Amino acid sequence: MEEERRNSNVMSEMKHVLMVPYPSQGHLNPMLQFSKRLTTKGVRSTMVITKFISKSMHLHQLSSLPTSIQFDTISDGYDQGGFSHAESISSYLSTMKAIGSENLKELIKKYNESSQHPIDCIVYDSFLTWVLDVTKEFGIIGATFFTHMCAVDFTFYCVHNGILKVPVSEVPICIEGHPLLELKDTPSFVCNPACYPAYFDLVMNQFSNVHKSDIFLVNSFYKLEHQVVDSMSKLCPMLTIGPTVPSSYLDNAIPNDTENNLNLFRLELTHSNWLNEKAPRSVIYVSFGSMVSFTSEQMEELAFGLIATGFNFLWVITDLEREKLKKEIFAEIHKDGKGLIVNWIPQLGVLSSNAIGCFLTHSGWNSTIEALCLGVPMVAMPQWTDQPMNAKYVEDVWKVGVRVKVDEDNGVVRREEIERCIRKVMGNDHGKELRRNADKWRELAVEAVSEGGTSDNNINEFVNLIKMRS
Ligand SMILES: O=c1ccn([C@@H]2O[C@H](COP(=O)(O)OP(=O)(O)O[C@H]3O[C@H](CO)[C@@H](O)[C@H](O)[C@H]3O)[C@@H](O)[C@H]2O)c(=O)[nH]1
Repeated sequence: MEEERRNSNVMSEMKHVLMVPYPSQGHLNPMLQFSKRLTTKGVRSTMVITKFISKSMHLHQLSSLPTSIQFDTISDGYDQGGFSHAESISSYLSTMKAIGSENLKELIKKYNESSQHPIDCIVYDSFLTWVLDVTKEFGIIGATFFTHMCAVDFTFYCVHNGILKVPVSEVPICIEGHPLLELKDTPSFVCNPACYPAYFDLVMNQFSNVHKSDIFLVNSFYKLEHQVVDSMSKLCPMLTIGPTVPSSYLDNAIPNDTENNLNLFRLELTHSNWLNEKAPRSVIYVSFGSMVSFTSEQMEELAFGLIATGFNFLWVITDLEREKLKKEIFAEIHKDGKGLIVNWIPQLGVLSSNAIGCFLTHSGWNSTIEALCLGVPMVAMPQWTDQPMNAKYVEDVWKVGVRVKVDEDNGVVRREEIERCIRKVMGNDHGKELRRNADKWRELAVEAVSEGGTSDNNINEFVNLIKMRS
């Protein structure tokens, strides 16, 4: 009885942070992982997700989530279909801003009026600038959470502030803290702003009200990109708090924390036996995240490129994308048991298997940092947004992978090129060096989040600020 009372006092004394992620897979995962990290510092978190996300998500290993993490919902105006029911990304974002702001205010009032868990701080995804405006209306501490790596954030920051003019007229591009960049190394919105005007506005808008923010958190770790973190910090002081990867693969600070728990796709767990039977470093893991959509031609080139390597491969193709592969190609993939196609799998578990020798990826930031943390070398096949810059760092800065070359005539990556890059990574010449480097980054990632590491110290600084100012 006495112990129960003490525990409930401790819970009510805990600082309470609302986490407001952008509603997509690649943004939900790191924020939930960051919430888990905060629990180790005695902070309670509520993840504020949209009603549609809440209805459509598939939860995985939810019992492993610390009890001090809760979920609550707000409407984005599209409760039945989310973003896919909106006319355009611009109309989705403006509706979300209008309806989300009102709903968020109600939510804050609900918590503040209950004596138990008033809100001490709001961490919001940098894409959702309206959350910061609401936060400040209530006089609450606001922390901006940058989901991309710092190099990408700084590039957008430079464009937003006129330090880098777009369209870029001169190459190589020279930005403090970065290596020299060709156009193909910049985020797609920088290299071709006219191509995705709504997304260009979204990433530029991130900085429109940052002067109101109390703290800037970035989903990366210091040694991974210290030059660019230092450069950006002269203008906007960044606290690296990553990698936001389940702690079982890093410092084991959170019991049973092995996976990202929220999945927006149907999980398929049929791969375990197949993978367990495979020899060490004999499997290529292939996934292009949650947003990439290829042409049928590109899918076919991928399939035949993978088959030609002769290696085993585990390929994530969501139900929606599957119809792009002809039946005969499916049959060819499964013919000798070397290929397996799945809808969506717990990616961390797969990357940590010693059967995996290489990750063929679109170079989304989460996939990239997860591979770095698990010491898996990559073949980078970037498509858009931050991915080209992530791929540049993978190949030329961290030296943990090889980037495919795109056929100049039609933008397709040919099967021979896919095969060439995979052989390079899986092989013993260049491959050995890539694996050595991958192991080095893995160790540095563990060091960053372990007690006294740069990210651990930065998280302490963040928590101390909440304690002092709330
Ligand atoms: O079968 C799968 C495939 C993926 N994942 C997870 O899904 C996430 C995918 O994230 P990411 O690699 O960043 O790709 P996207 O979902 O495509 O993310 C979008 O959002 C990111 C953050 O803005 C950007 O870096 C990407 O370029 C953009 O495509 C990762 O955590 C993976 O572990 C699974 O759990 N199972």
